[in-house]
Amino acid sequence: MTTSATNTVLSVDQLAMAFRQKRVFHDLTFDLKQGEFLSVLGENGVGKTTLVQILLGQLRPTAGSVNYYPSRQGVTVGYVPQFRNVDAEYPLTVREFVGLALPNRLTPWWTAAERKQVASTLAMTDLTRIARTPLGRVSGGELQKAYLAQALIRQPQLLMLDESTASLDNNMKYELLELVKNYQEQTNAAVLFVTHDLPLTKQYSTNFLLMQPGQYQTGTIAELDENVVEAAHA
Ligand SMILES: Nc1ncnc2c1ncn2[C@@H]1O[C@H](COP(=O)(O)OP(=O)(O)OP(=O)(O)O)[C@@H](O)[C@H]1O
Repeated sequence: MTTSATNTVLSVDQLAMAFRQKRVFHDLTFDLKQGEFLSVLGENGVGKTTLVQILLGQLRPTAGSVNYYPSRQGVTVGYVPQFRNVDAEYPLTVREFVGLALPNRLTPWWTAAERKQVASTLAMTDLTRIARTPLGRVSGGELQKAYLAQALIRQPQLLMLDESTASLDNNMKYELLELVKNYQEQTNAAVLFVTHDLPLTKQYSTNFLLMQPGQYQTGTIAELDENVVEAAHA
């Protein structure tokens, strides 16, 4: 596929994936542009995480292509994983954890510019107050904000969140997505959000990709048929 639009960040063309004989999806085609917020919906096991892994280059698709514009190296990608617990004895503070995504990784080697970058990212994600708290001692919502901060510190043009809000309480989900929205408004980044949460999708997305066994639908959020999504998630 040729993509002439200059603001396209990512285009996926006739993508297919199978594990041995098990076909997960096929013929998947969509674009993601700057400033778009794409929610990826679909029932358990339909292939959402597999898609994210392919986009991140962690898995090789069976067929089709993934193109970044202007190039894979030219697009900084931030990734926020599914919620996972961190051991209470985890050795790093919130601030140190967030800085792991910097080129110099560890505190003693941070440059003055990197220190500033850490401070401003902590401020942007509302973590300054607990910057020096060990990561193993923070709440679930704060932990997920720390993962978001780690993804944002390199100022990605594309931010991917894989069910990152799934185990948060309702207030915390909205708080996290408000931070994403603020970042997006400041930078015009593209966002790809894997979720089962229809109210969140409707509030924050511009576009959707609904994956169903053997088929998929895409469109603007106004075109999303809630009944179809609810049936797919039932
Ligand atoms: N490494 C693998 N080897 C074999 N099968 C796999 C592998 N990874 C995923 N699968 C299978 O591929 C299918 C898609 O899995 P995937 O995790 O992408 O679904 P999902 O839509 O993200 O599901 P959920 O909403 O439950 O997270 C599932 O049937 C899964 O068992």
